[in-house]
Amino acid sequence: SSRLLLCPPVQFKRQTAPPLPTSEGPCCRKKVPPQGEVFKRAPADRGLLQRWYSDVHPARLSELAAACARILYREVVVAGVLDAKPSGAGGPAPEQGEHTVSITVVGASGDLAKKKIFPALFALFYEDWLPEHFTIFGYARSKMSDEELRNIISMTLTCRIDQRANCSEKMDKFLKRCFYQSGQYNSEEGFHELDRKLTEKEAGKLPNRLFYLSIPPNIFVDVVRSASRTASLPSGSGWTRFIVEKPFGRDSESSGELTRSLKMYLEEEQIFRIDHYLGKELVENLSVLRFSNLVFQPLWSRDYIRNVQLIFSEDFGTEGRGGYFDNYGIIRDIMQNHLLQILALFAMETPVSLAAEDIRNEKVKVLRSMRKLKLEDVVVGQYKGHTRGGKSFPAYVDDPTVPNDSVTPTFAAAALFIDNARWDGVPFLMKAGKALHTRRAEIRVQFRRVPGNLYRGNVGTDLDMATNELVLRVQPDEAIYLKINNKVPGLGMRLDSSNLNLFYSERYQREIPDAYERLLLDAMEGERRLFIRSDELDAAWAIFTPVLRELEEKRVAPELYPYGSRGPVGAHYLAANYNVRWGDISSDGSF
Ligand SMILES: NC(=O)C1=CN([C@@H]2O[C@H](COP(=O)(O)OP(=O)(O)OC[C@H]3O[C@@H](n4cnc5c(N)ncnc54)[C@H](OP(=O)(O)O)[C@@H]3O)[C@@H](O)[C@H]2O)C=CC1
Ligand SMILES: O=C1O[C@H](COP(=O)(O)O)[C@@H](O)[C@H](O)[C@H]1O
Repeated sequence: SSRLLLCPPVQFKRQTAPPLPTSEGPCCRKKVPPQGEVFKRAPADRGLLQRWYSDVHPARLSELAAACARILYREVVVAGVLDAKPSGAGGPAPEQGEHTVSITVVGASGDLAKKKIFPALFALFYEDWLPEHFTIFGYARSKMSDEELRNIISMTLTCRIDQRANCSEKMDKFLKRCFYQSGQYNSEEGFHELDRKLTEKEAGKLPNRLFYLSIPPNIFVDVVRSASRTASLPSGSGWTRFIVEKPFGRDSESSGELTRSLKMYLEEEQIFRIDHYLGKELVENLSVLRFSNLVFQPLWSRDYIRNVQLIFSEDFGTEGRGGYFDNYGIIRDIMQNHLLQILALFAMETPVSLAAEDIRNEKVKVLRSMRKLKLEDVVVGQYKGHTRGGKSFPAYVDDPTVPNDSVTPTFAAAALFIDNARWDGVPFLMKAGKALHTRRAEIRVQFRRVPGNLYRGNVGTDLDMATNELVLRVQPDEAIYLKINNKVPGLGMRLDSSNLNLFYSERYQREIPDAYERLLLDAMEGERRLFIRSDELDAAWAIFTPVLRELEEKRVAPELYPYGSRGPVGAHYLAANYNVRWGDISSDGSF
């Protein structure tokens, strides 16, 4: 019997891979599905694609899947297939009809929604990544009409490249799909009304629902309770998923409590804990660099790597977010999540495959092998007011929502260690700060010295300066470069340190999508690889909770640093304790 399967998850009986589809849309029609096979792109399909084409990078699979999907959703196909299989993420697949996805941005009046989520959704729409049938709803307490929401959204939408064709036309089409529902977060009334409107828009289609919780963490559970009771799809229908923004708690206990509360209403498979750094291009590329380049594989351990540095800096303060920030501080805001996630990807063992669970299993192992951070391995700082060139920059505590005597760190540096065979004794240094002199995020890998270096007489007295360094610049101006020693051309024998460069803007003539685009698409596809599993979260909090508690109990005074400076000098002493020099500082002390 033939069936058209349109909703995930779908169980496939095929055991062997069909020919690799190409990314040009029409080829999908030719090659996928092969004759007599069932092939329907759906979230589950990507896992299948990954198994079949294990040598193809997931990002490309995603492209292939989406390219095929646009055709397949409408036209596919099938013979002799398969049983739809219920799951926590949605229930059994409906058997016929066109599917639709409804995306509700809860907290639509807020900063993140306006700055990142709506623009990412528009970019996906512009590039034809969204399914043909979709609806976007904003939900918040503020009273607003659909038109008012559209006005707000339209102010932040851009066609990322100025001259892109049909931008305003596309924008109009996109905005027509955006609607607004006002309501409380802890009452079911508003969500009831939302459900009614969603159902109206979904009429005649196979529905799927994605809720993006772009709200302060203290109301996550209220929203999940109300929405899951009144606006979730019934089992047997399509999927209902929730993207949850950070912070996921503020320590091990509160995070555990949050997880338990969410799981009262949702299955783990419905929860997509977002860490947008995992959606950044260079972070995605970290695994490619590691696992598909033989040159790096033998070097990736304590035998050759002297230290690893994970650096985040912003050239602006907590402006406008002081109220939130003061309850969290930079360690929770950046280190425990963004930098630690990068560290886990950097240090994990080779996963069995590129499937989400295989990758997340390896990340958990490495996190669980890490030592709990100690107070003596942490330096904290806070920015103070500063005047430069006649312009005044405020202190952190000048924010009216921050107490005058706040000791919340806006800067921290830390030395972390992984007690396993690969990384024993290698310092992983993290540094994160707000209101510094530059905006930057990078991973720096400093290699050991060349034993018995024949050219030691030519590289100067500072042998550390002569070691190789691999830098992955996550932002801005994405780049990968490797510092090598090179002979300066000429008749003499002078060496200098030069870079082998891969600057993305020079190498690739295409714009890099925003992290939120990739992550929203993945959530719609049911791809969990870039989302945080609850055991990863537990392991991450276990590393930081004791020191966070100690910092707070002792009210450790942060070292003050001027707004726009390079941060506290204490960070250099911390690094020096482990014979490390921060790589973002050149030999003359400047960045
Ligand atoms: N902004 C950013 O750059 C980033 C934010 N995040 C996370 O994303 C989430 C949303 O962030 P952001 O948009 O900045 O948050 P906002 O403070 O802007 O809040 C979003 C919306 O939630 C409602 N809200 C705010 N405070 C309360 C409250 N105390 N009780 C009930 N409702 C409230 C408001 O809508 P209304 O009053 O209309 O109901 C507001 O528009 C947070 O979890 C944040 O930590 C993560 C990374 C970056
Ligand atoms: O999660 C957060 O990230 C932003 C920095 O994100 P980026 O993509 O602009 O680098 C940071 O400003 C914010 O404090 C933090 O909550």
